[in-house]
Amino acid sequence: MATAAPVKPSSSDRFSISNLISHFWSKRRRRLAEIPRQYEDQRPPLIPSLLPLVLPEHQHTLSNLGWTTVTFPRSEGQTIVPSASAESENAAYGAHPLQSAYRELFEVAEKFFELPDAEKEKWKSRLGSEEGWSKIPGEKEFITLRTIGGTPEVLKAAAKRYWDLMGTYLSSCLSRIETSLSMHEDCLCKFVGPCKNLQEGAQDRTATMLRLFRYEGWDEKIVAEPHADLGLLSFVVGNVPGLEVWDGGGFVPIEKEYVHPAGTLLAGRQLERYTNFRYSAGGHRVVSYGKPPTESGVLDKHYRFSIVFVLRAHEDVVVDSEELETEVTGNWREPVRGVKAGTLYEEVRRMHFNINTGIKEREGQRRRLEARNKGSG
Ligand SMILES: O=C(O)CCC(=O)C(=O)O
Ligand SMILES: [Fe+2]
Repeated sequence: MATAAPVKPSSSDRFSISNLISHFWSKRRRRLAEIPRQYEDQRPPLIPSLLPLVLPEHQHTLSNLGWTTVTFPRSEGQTIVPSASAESENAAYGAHPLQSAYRELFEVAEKFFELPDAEKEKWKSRLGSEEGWSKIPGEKEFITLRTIGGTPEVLKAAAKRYWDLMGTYLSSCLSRIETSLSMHEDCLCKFVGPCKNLQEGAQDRTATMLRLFRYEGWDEKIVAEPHADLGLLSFVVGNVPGLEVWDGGGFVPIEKEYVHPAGTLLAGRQLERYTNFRYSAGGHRVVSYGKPPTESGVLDKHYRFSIVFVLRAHEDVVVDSEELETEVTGNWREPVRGVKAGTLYEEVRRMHFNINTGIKEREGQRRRLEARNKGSG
């Protein structure tokens, strides 16, 4: 089996978007973001450990830049042809289970978003953008799923299947990350707990979420501003290109490069923190590329659909930095003992603005964060 040699970060890799965002918005965050540079020459390289479904040449970017490509295997002789339904495409391609699960989810998501607003209103957000349906006119609509009970009927079966497969896939990624950091088994995986499966009712709601987006129109514009996700790992798949990732020098239109069925794995703020900044949170944004040229001049698709799964640490699991420290991670600058993952998460959440609230509210959040950071000296 081929192993990916640990790649020494290039000078551009070292300047992650985490540092960039911190620079503008928080002096406290800036201090934390300096940690990797301080350790750079002292900490040993990561231990080679392959992320599943990630090509050897894409392995190193998750730790260095906070994102990588997940490539779904295709058997010989397959050609991409438009097909009537996810079901027939899956049958024709012998798709990977995750791939067939996201295709089914795209299909039902399209049906859900086609419903009249009055129908979708029934699922209107009750927890800000954290659960239910939201609409930001002129930009996007999305529905955030956290439990089976909170999922519209049309989405239920596909969402459950996708969530459970994703839970298993991302847990195995976390297990490989543990190995790369010389951590004991389960040091990171223990944070998954019940988040691994889509739970039934509100009483079992976990911190993790599955979000389905429909971005509007063909105008050339940014439809989700630069940010890093707050959880452990996120997985994004789009039906047309739109996601861009930060490579230390600029945004890379990563989805434009996908010639095979692929998705993007992103490291979040929790992973950055729990690995003592050995894995950087991946900066990203979503762009609408404008009208594509068509021969007939008729535009058949006016939307970009995406599926975003955000695996967050289960709130009740206790964080002990000592348990997470190895010769590869080095010691945490500010040790944490006996603090619940949910409590640490709140700290992180308060420091960042939410890109999925309305445009006006987002501006307010940004101003409040800037004022607080100025005030804190
Ligand atoms: O829709 C996408 O491609 C990504 C959206 C995103 O980054 C987010 O919701 O955090
Ligand atoms: Fe994101």
